[in-house]
Amino acid sequence: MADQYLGFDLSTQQLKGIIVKSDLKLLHEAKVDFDADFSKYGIEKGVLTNPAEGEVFAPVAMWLEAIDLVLHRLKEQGADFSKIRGISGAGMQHGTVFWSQDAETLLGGLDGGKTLLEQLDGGAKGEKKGAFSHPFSPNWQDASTQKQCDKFDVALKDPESLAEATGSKAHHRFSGPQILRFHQKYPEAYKVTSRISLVSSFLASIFLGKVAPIDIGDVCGANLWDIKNGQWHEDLLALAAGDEGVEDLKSKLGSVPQDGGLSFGTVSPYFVQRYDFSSETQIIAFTGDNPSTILALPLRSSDAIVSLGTSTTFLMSTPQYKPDPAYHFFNHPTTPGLYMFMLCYKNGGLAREHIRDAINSQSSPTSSTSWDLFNQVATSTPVLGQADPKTDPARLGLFFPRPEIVPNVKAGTWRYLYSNHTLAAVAKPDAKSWPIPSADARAILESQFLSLRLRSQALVEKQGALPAQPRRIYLVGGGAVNPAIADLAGQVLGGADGVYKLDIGGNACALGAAYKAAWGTGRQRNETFEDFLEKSWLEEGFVERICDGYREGVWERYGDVLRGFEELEGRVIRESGEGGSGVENAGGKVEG
Ligand SMILES: Nc1ncnc2c1ncn2[C@@H]1O[C@H](COP(=O)(O)OP(=O)(O)O)[C@@H](O)[C@H]1O
Ligand SMILES: O=C(CO)[C@@H](O)[C@H](O)COP(=O)(O)O
Repeated sequence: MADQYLGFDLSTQQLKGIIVKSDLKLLHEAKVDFDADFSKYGIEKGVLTNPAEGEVFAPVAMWLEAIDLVLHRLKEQGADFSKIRGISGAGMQHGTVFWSQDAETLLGGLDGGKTLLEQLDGGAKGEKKGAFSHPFSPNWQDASTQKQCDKFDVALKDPESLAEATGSKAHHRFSGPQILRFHQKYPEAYKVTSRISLVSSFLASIFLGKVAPIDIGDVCGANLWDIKNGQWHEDLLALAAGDEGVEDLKSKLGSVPQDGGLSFGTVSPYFVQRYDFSSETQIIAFTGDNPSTILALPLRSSDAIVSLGTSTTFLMSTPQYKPDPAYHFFNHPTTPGLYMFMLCYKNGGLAREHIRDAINSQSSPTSSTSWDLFNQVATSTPVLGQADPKTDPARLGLFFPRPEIVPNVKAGTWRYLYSNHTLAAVAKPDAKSWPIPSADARAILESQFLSLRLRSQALVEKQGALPAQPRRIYLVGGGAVNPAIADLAGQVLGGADGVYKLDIGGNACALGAAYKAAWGTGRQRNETFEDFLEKSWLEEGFVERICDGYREGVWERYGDVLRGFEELEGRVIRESGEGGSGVENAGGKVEG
């Protein structure tokens, strides 16, 4: 019986595919790890960089190879694709793929006897007809568009007005500023671009066999979509389109269906011939990786997801649209009237890895990627590095090996001591003031979670007798398996009901995509995604409580240093900020 659903996650370092049954239980999962499987592309952590211009980008050809490989791996595990009724997926947000004039013909005529790479890639030197007008997709870590962002931020008056209209102020990685820069840097390639996809709609296009529409949730990561009016914002399109004009850019971007569960049609014959998919398999709108992640769980009011992937993101689902230049609002990927609140940090997993590696190399000359020592050091260091909270100052740091988004500052590391409401830079860290690298392990986790707490406190509510804080914290992404990170998340952020992770295996983002495929394909008339998920959700089997969230006394100590943390960010912005005023960039507000 055909009752299985396939979900993908095309993110920075991997392509993951998972199959669930209609009861939402996991059947198969497989992944392609870009660095391990495709080192021939010269990538590191999934991307190529041009530091002179702050560019970060990924080869589209690598993703084509990854699609064939992940399907091959699923098949090796026993997946029977003829049972798949629906496919959906998620892509890292903001990245754009530029299709050539030949794209539709090539996509529509794929031969199941050959690979996607053989048929769609134009070769390293463009020696044959290919489906792309540019071989690379700008990555969300790209920081090359400050000039373009400055234009976007004033296009509707100021960053507040841009955030009000599109859900976000201008950000380097957002597709609008990226398209404007692409247009300016590669005018010839822009001219011969027939369509522009996001990473999510690129992946959908491959499975559909024609260029697929951009999704209603993911479109909000472009600074081009007028959220309230549900349409492209003409003034912002005009800015990104330049001489070619609004209509030209509109036709490149295509129309955006309002329904996130819409079927775009059936799977491309390529997948029927090559992998035995049924020709009836439906392709349901693919969304961004963060919007897809919030579909992996029935999120309640004051619940928060912390996604610990390459980026760290903090996600909530809310009926309130309260945009602010400090954070992001997106359309909810399935449910009109709901929004996704998001904070996104560039220095997530890789910044933690830097400190892990420094700690490991101090104890042993051979390189190890084990987290054991990092965890041991982080949990054995006292709260805020204060052996005696009455006499010792609190250690507060910022650790940004790459330019950061929140706050918008250049790369750097800052270590400060905070006592009596006063901050002092640690000029010469020593074994007492700040032993490096050991004290950094706890300090980076505290710093990352303090930043989340500072910026999300207006969105959480009182929990019974406890002060306003999240009800539950759900950890997802690669770092969610780490018990020390979970422990620190609870200590700093709270969580009246505890810190949880998914217990279904798989990966939340791909799982959310598979659930969306199941809902979009099989939904009853007017059945909302929330009703659909609730119907099959098994709390016991699907999530696992990792540890307590709120700990009396500890949570309050972190509250006491929030003001100092905010001041530290303000200083760093004044010293190393990128555009905008310091206050706007800092973005959090200490309450009370
Ligand atoms: N045991 C662990 N402890 C902490 N972090 C981990 C652990 N295992 C994996 N990670 C982190 O997970 C990150 C990858 O997460 P993932 O969600 O798969 O990334 P992405 O979706 O961005 O490709 C890595 O950068 C690594 O730092
Ligand atoms: O830029 C953002 C969100 O705005 C990132 O969260 C990307 O969506 C990529 O995430 P991961 O590769 O870390 O999953």
